[in-house]
Amino acid sequence: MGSLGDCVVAGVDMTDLYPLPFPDDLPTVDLQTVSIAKLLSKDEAEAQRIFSFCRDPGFFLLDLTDHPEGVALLQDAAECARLAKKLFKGLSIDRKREYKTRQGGGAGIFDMGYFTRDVLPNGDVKYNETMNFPVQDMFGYSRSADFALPAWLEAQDRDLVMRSMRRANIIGNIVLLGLEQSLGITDGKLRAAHRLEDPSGDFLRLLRYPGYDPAANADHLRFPAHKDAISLGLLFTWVGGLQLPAPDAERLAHEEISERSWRWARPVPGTAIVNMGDALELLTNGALTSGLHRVVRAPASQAPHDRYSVLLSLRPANTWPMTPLESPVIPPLTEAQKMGPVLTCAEWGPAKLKALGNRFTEREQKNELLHLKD
Ligand SMILES: O=C(O)CCC(=O)C(=O)O
Ligand SMILES: [Fe+2]
Repeated sequence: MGSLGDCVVAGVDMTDLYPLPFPDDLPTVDLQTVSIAKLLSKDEAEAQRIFSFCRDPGFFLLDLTDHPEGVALLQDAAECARLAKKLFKGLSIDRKREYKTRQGGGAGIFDMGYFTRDVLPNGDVKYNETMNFPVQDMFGYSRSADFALPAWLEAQDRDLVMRSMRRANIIGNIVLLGLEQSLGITDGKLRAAHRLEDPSGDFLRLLRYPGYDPAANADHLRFPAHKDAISLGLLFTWVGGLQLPAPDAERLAHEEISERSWRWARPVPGTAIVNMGDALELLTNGALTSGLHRVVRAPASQAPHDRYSVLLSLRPANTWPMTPLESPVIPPLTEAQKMGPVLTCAEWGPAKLKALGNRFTEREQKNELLHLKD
């Protein structure tokens, strides 16, 4: 995308989702691209590549254009971004808040409802707004009493969300197949932990980051550095803002790197950004690494534009024991590790999320501000 123009990839028109090209002169991470078709054909070299990217940096680009299911997901993800725009921009905050969040229900994590932290006096949100849809309740695999979709979600939009979830699970399982191959997992356990129909905390998340108005808000950080409490995420995004650590990033502390170590992730049409989450790091006892990331305001000329993203997650089933799988590549538990109790995924998730919530609060209390120069 050197210049503004039509963006049609594998027959999917995404021209409306790219308001301006990503600037050419910014330091970016060089994410590698993996082919779905090669993973499906059990190409050994591709399985080894994905293994190495999931070890370090815990991110890669998945080319969705070389398989019909991939193209279909690309199309649906673009439609989800348009749905996000319709809902976030078309409804008042009060109406959006009718779609209630929950923590206790379902998988005990933030998987349902509309959420924003701060609303500006002009009625727009300060940093970002999110909307989550839970897989298990929408498909009826496990429906808790607190599940309710908002009245404003039209039937065709609910169908789009469910179709996208089903497709993301298919594509995610192709990634897991490649990981099983490279990890030497021969009993299919990694995929068995991520069946669509087993109740889990899987969700589809829509996000909006309002265009940046320097006069209204001097803090450029939109979503602080974190790792996701999921197995893997398929992230779709069309405008810059996502940042990942440089390969030689200076590590300061747990989930903290120096400011100069952050690099932009350039949106690449036709791909999903795949990120490893904490669950796969745990199930592989560190053989795979959860990817650190954050979101800042869109760069330079893109800054005034709203940024949308669509995140589809795979998580282990609620009852899955969160202990390493059998594999010649996965290190056995140390004696110290064996001391702790083995939690099910539904028990493990809330603790992870609480830690992230504390980090947000801590930042607010310290009144930390991030100001980026272009
Ligand atoms: O919007 C993005 O690009 C990333 C969002 C994210 O990291 C998350 O929802 O966990
Ligand atoms: Fe994230």
